[in-house]
Amino acid sequence: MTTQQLFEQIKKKQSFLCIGLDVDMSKIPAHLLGEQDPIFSFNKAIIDATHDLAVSYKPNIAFYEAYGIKGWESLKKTIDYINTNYPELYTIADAKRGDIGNTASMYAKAFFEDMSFDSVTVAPYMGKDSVEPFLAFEDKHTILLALTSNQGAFDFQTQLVGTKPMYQVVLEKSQTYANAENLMYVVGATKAEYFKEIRAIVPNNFLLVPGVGAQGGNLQDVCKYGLNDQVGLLINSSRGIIYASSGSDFKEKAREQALLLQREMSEILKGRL
Ligand SMILES: O=C(O)c1cc(=O)[nH]c(=O)n1[C@@H]1O[C@H](COP(=O)(O)O)[C@@H](O)[C@H]1O
Repeated sequence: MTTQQLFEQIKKKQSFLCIGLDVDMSKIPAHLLGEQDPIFSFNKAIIDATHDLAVSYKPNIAFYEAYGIKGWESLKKTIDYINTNYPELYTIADAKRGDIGNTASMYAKAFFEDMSFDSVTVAPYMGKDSVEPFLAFEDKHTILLALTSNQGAFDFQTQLVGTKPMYQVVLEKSQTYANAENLMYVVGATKAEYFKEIRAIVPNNFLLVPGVGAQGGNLQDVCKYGLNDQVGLLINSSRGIIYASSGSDFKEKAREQALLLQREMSEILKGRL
């Protein structure tokens, strides 16, 4: 999917919500456990209940890998379900990959070709030749970790490299990579005070912003400096939406939580688009 197509969907739905499909078998409603593929059944129910409120879905690959081959099958069924039934939705493989060039090419092939995701999250630590194989794919995005939502972000990402913090070096340097227009960046909602300087470095790229809801980040604070002409933000919430209830009303409660965020987003977008 192109950035323009994503923007069109955001305008249409008045939403820049990304729902994280981080499926933990110990948290899904008990009545689903008897199904042949509980993870897929859960995802299908959540997607059907929320697809008009969200523009994007982000399965975190760890939650599927943890269940071995069955987990990968559930993931493939989920992405195929979205692509077949809701092709306008933007999909993110949250895999946080990163390796030498020939290996990176294989990761890119796995998520872009075999799995048909629109984008994949990538760690920048190994540099240019570990990122460019992902960027080579047309109409696909590479979402580079810049300033993450967790406490450990302060271990390396905010440390000075020369005169600048490492996350700024990541933003600046990656803009020189081939096909840099295919880049998005992860910036945690818990780091709202950094958005102004980040937007000054990358005014045009989309930012994937996890950390609202369960991690305590705030939508209004992120939007103050995070928005750009194309909105430029995908705000992710996983646990806050998908585990709103563990009862038989789980999809209705997930929709309620998604609706709260979508309404807040539509208010924020008023007069901007
Ligand atoms: O790349 C990510 O999506 C990510 C980056 C980051 O800095 N922080 C972060 O929480 N995430 C992911 O975003 C999701 C957040 O989930 P909740 O805290 O449940 O909303 C998880 O899948 C995390 O792995």
